[in-house]
Amino acid sequence: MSSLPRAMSVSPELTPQKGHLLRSTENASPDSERCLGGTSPSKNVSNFSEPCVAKRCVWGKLQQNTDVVIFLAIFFRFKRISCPLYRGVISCRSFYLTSRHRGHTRRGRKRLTRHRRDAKMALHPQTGRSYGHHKDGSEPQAEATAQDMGKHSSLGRVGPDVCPIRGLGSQARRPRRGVGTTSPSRGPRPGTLMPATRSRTRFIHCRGQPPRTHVSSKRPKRSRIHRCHTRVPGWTHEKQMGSSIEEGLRPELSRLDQDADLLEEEEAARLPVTSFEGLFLEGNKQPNPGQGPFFYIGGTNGASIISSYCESKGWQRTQDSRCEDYKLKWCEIKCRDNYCSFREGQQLLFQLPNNKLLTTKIGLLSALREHARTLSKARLLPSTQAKVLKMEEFFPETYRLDIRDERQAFFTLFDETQIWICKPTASNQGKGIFLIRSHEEVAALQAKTQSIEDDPIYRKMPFRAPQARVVQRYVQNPLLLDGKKFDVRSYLLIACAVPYMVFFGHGYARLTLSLYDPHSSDLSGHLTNQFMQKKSPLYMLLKESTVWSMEHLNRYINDKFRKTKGLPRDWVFTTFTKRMQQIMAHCFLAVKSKLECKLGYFDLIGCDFLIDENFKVLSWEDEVWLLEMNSNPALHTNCEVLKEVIPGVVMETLDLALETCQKSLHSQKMMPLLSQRHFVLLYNGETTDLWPRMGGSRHLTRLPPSALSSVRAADRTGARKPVPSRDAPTSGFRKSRQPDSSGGSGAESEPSLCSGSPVNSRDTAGESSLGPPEEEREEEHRSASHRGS
Ligand SMILES: Nc1ncnc2c1ncn2[C@@H]1O[C@H](COP(=O)(O)OP(=O)(O)OP(=O)(O)O)[C@@H](O)[C@H]1O
Ligand SMILES: [Mg+2]
Ligand SMILES: [Mg+2]
Repeated sequence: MSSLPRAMSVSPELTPQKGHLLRSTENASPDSERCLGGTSPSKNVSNFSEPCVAKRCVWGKLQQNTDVVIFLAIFFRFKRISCPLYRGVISCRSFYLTSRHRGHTRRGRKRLTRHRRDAKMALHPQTGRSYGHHKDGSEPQAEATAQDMGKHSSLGRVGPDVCPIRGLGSQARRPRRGVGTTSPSRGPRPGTLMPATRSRTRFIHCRGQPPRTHVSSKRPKRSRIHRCHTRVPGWTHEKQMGSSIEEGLRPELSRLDQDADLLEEEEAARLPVTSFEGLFLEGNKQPNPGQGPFFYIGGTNGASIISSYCESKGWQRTQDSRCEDYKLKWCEIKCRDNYCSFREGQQLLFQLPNNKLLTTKIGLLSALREHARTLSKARLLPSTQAKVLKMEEFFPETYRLDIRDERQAFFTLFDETQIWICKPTASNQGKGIFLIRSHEEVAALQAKTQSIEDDPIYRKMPFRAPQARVVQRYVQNPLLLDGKKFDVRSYLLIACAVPYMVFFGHGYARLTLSLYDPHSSDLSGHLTNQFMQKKSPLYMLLKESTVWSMEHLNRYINDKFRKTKGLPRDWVFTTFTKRMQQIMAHCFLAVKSKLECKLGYFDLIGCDFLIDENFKVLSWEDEVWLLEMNSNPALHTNCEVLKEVIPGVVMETLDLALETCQKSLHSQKMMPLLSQRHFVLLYNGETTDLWPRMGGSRHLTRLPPSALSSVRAADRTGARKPVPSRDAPTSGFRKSRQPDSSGGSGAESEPSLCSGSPVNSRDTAGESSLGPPEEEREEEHRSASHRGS
């Protein structure tokens, strides 16, 4: 009680307008009268409520009845302002001032909320309770009667007025931009439960508008579920899909898939529960039915595995594709709304928004070409000695058909001793693919492309153009397994985008059903996709033979080729694996600075490799070809091997995404990763990059200078220090981490370009180096139904 008069002293900064609510509350008690310098209640009240007739009535009554005044005084003195009469006065006053001084009063209300919090802390310094919580049930107005208004910090808006991060409950707060510390007068008291990482400058990754879920003074209470009503034309909008559909309303789901789903659920149940998972829930709160945390799955690809995983964490599936209050969203099809409403650091969202830089044929080709040019420039520098992969060593010669010069170059160089494969840029499952072996076929292709280009409709509608294509040199002599062609599906996992944490994961080998004959016109012997094989009537009978595990492949190559080709033992898990890792790391570096990154984005990319029959052991060249990279890789489990492989891949993906996100959020060291089991770390941006990346994210370029300067403010005890800027490419090469006990990379040296500004250059063909053209983007949405069969 003794603290009350002090707590009720009035901030000299508060103008009558700004502080009207506080004053009106306080003026109702004798204590507040003293605090206001002996001004009589009637005078005070009449001063600010003259226009209010209701007020005059009230005070007229009060002055006539001293007992009532005394009663009210006692009543308010004990901070339970529930008198409707009194509230009526407050409302009149608020209404008047709000309508008259709208702009000022908003700020006043904000400030009021700050003061309320301060006052609460002043009254309960030991509690360490989170700001804004009213666990004792006291009403905000009651708190307002006991404020230490003299503690109005000169830092103005800095301090605990920032809102709790929803995903972490009230324990995590975001500091205001440009300020790395909180005001001592406003900061957490000693002994409070606020985590040390709360005000790290890491949150400057949050760009643009603050998340709508911030608990602000304007909206102290909000519904937990928000709907985004923004519908952006040109982008896919998620349809509601969910477990109910999947479990009962999708007759097209094969029986095999349903069986597989059962197994996936068993797998999910076996998942070890890691210690960091709770961090992603709101404090220690147990999930309540209907109250989340929520997850949303768009589409059916891997849905049962993802669903089981999330449910094992106590999360609840929502069928509302527009639900913004989710912890995890895993959608097959990218939708702009998802990225607009994404809350960085609070949510996990599957797929980087512009992963097409890697996962379309033209995107990958363009990225690799540009990277090759950058590397060749860097190679001219005397300081750069390390061996770097060359694009032509692992990527078959490829030409774009949508660019006249390239197309012409291909038509000119073609001769009938070669086979070429023509593929649409953004399609999958072998759709639209054909082989080119003769001059007639080339002439037909030439005529077709020419007619399209001459078509006036095509000219007028650039975004409706037929999908762009590439022609690629066909690997005519692939390594065969029992006479059948195969390719290897591996995974590139971008578990965390801020900082980058990139992993390699083994997948499986995909074989054709029929024997390989390079001269056959039957595409099913040339294309190893499961989708192609499923077309065969023999598939149901022989499907198990179309998918091999990597162990199976390794055993086979050990048995059949080790002696004849002089291969090292376990070539698959040594030389071949290392090569795949190198190639993936190279591709990732090619687009690293252009990927749109936010904390919480993660991606799993399927990478297809083909092994040349003439593989040489001592040389890297011409052994392993990267055919393509796929977004939203197939996660079906319709074969025994896939049942073994896929659930593990998905769950470790989610585990790593969760753990890395949490560690980034709390500025903890990434390594060791508790959830790392089979994935191998390829790239650790925590140790390699200057991050928050200055040149990488387009969002970051919009940050105000104050926010960027606050990066440097992170240099304090316990904070992870950004690596000093290296002005690549002149800074030379960075050795990638070698495989080590901590899961280091097997990637060879690559120049470190991470701190260099992204160059919006155009390649020799004249296309934008930042990705596929507009028509391709359009096409991507049309063909996105299912990826990487
Ligand atoms: N350059 C090539 N040489 C030999 N075979 C190739 C080549 N490119 C593709 N193939 C074969 O064609 C198949 C399909 O090619 P690709 O993966 O590029 O197309 P896709 O439609 O994206 O297929 P998916 O995404 O389903 O894997 C490959 O799995 C491979 O068997
Ligand atoms: Mg593909
Ligand atoms: Mg493929």
